[in-house]
Parts: sequence; C-alpha cells; structure tokens
Amino acid sequence: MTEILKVTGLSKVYSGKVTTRALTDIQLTIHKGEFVGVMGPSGSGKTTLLNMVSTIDTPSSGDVLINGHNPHLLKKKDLAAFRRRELGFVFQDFNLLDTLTVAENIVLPLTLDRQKLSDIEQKLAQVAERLGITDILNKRTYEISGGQRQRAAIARAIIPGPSLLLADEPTGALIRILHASLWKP
Ligand SMILES: Nc1ncnc2c1ncn2[C@@H]1O[C@H](COP(=O)(O)OP(=O)(O)OP(=O)(O)O)[C@@H](O)[C@H]1O
Repeated sequence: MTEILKVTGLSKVYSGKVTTRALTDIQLTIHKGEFVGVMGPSGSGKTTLLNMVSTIDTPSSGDVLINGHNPHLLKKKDLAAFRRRELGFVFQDFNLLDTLTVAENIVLPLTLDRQKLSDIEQKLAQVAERLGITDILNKRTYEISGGQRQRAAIARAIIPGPSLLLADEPTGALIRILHASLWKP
C-alpha cells in the first residue's frame, strides 16, 4: 500500500521565555485511502503535529515525508507549489473569501497554479457536482448556508487532487461528507 504520509522521529521544542517540548519522537504512517483522526487532551500537541505535516512550521528534529517527498527541504517558492498540489486543507472556520463567489473560492488553488481556463472549468464542474453545490457557484459566500460553506471549503481543498487532505478540528458533518467517498485520491 502506498505511504502517503510518513512521520519519523518527529520532535518539536518551542523555545521562548519558557521552553516547551510539544512533541517527542512521533512516528506515524498513513497509507493511501486511509482516514485517520488524531485525538488527545488539550495541549498534547495535535495542532503542533498538524503544523509540521502541513509545513506551516518546521520540526526541531525528525522527518515528514508526503508522497515520498520531504517538503521541509524545499525552497520557499517550490514549497508553495508543493503545498498547493499535494496538500488540501479544510480549516475550522473554512477560510472562504467573502469578496469572491463560491466558484472563485473553489478554483483559487488552480488559478494560483496558472492552470488553463478550460481545465479549471472542467475540474470545477466535476467537483461541484460531486459535492452537490452546482447551483450555488455564482453566489457570494455570505449568501449560502453553513453546510454549503463547508462543502465549498472541501471542494477548494480537493480540486487540485491532493495526496493528503488535512482538517483541523473536523466536525461530525465534515467527517460524514468525507466518509461518503466524496474524496477519491
Ligand atoms: N507557538 C508556540 N510557542 C510556544 N509554545 C507553544 C506554541 N504553540 C503551542 N505551544 C505549546 O505546545 C504544547 C502543544 O500545543 P498544541 O497547540 O499543539 O496542543 P493541542 O493538542 O493542539 O491543544 P488543543 O486541543 O488545546 O488545541 C502546549 O503546551 C502549548 O502551550
């Protein structure tokens, strides 16, 4: 089975006025098609782990391999492209942009990647149909329901065909949508 995420010996120490050892020697392997939830008490390091995997922050030691590549070794410019193509994020508050339509929000990663307009339109139509949001594509994000916002955020996360989809504090509804095999990597 293909290893999509392989975390080995991952540690993170925050050093400021107070030194905090947030993660110590974490090992984690996630294979293609697996759905994994990380649970633990407040302060146990869940967000820190997510930040290391999503490349928002760098580990103190250890390796993160995503689809065989270590994003922490990439240059800034290459890292941005890697994140857009390999990683999908569904944020807790969805992070949709109010000034854009639902469609414009969803295609943002493809626009930033300078993909062809015809490809963008085709991918948008497919992903919108899969998530049942075709009829709200021209609305602004403040004109749609909470569930529709959630689906729009998922659509934006999966449209580039990422290897790994990451969700911070996913709600029950989000888990149900993802479980309904809407995401087929
Ligand atoms: N930027 C930071 N600088 C210093 N310490 C930090 C920083 N971020 C987190 N920590 C510390 O690292 C530890 C792990 O925090 P983290 O946010 O990863 O926990 P968590 O499991 O996500 O918690 P919660 O469930 O409350 O969100 C905590 O002791 C926290 O105080």
